[in-house]
Amino acid sequence: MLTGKLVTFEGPDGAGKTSALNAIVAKLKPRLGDRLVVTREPGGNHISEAIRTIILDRNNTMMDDRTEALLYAAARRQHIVQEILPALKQNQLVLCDRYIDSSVAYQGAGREIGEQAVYDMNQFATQGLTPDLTLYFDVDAAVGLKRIQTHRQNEINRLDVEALSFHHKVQAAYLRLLAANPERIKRVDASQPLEAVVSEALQIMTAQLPTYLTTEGKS
Ligand SMILES: Nc1ncnc2c1ncn2[C@@H]1O[C@H](COP(=O)(O)OP(=O)(O)O)[C@@H](O)[C@H]1O
Ligand SMILES: Cc1cn([C@H]2C[C@H](O)[C@@H](COP(=O)(O)OP(=O)(O)O)O2)c(=O)[nH]c1=O
Repeated sequence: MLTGKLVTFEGPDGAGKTSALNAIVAKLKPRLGDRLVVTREPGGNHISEAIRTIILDRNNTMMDDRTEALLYAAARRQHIVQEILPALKQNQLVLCDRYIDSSVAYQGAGREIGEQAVYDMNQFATQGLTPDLTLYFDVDAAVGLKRIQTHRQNEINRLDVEALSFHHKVQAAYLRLLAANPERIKRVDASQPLEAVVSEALQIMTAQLPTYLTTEGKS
């Protein structure tokens, strides 16, 4: 039985997901201890990290769009099997930086493979494993990119260097996902200062996962 919970963090590049995730972990760790698992896509284990290196390498200019989508799904599959499912079986709270919505937005819309096609292909990879809650860090794509260019020059990857029009397509797809999945996906105003973003995200998590986040850790 999967008694744990899966919370995913989504949004355009530079929305502040990783910064918020780190701050949330610092706040929840003292309370949840080993029940808290933090991970990211694409990655989280040796095989998925190796796939991540191939996908994000700026020298891989030859990569076909469908190859890219399949590699993300392959990394996701391995990550689910090695990290996410074992944690959910042990009643842990899994916080994951990006998941299937990233593929629908970036490959489905950004690369124009088709959002439904990418979603369907990912159903094969995930066997339907859907997050209990998704936080959508909402910031204009241009603002996100500007944050990265200002602060993270050394980490700019193959997707960060795409034109602004690509990132606008990604953002539009995220907003469609948000509208279509109001129960699962909750919007966080990521244009605020980090502290306010973290506080809003924590409020949503506590409201959506009340028994999980308000009871003392028993496994
Ligand atoms: N709320 C915020 N306001 C301004 N800058 C931010 C905010 N959150 C994050 N940043 C900065 O923007 C950059 C990208 O943040 P990051 O957390 O790596 O975003 P993401 O993981 O969504 O790509 C970092 O340099 C970070 O310090
Ligand atoms: C998980 C996933 C990520 N991506 C992209 C989004 C990011 O540009 C990149 C991940 O790089 P990363 O450096 O982790 O970016 P971020 O800090 O913004 O999360 O991969 C996809 O295109 N499809 C996917 O399915």
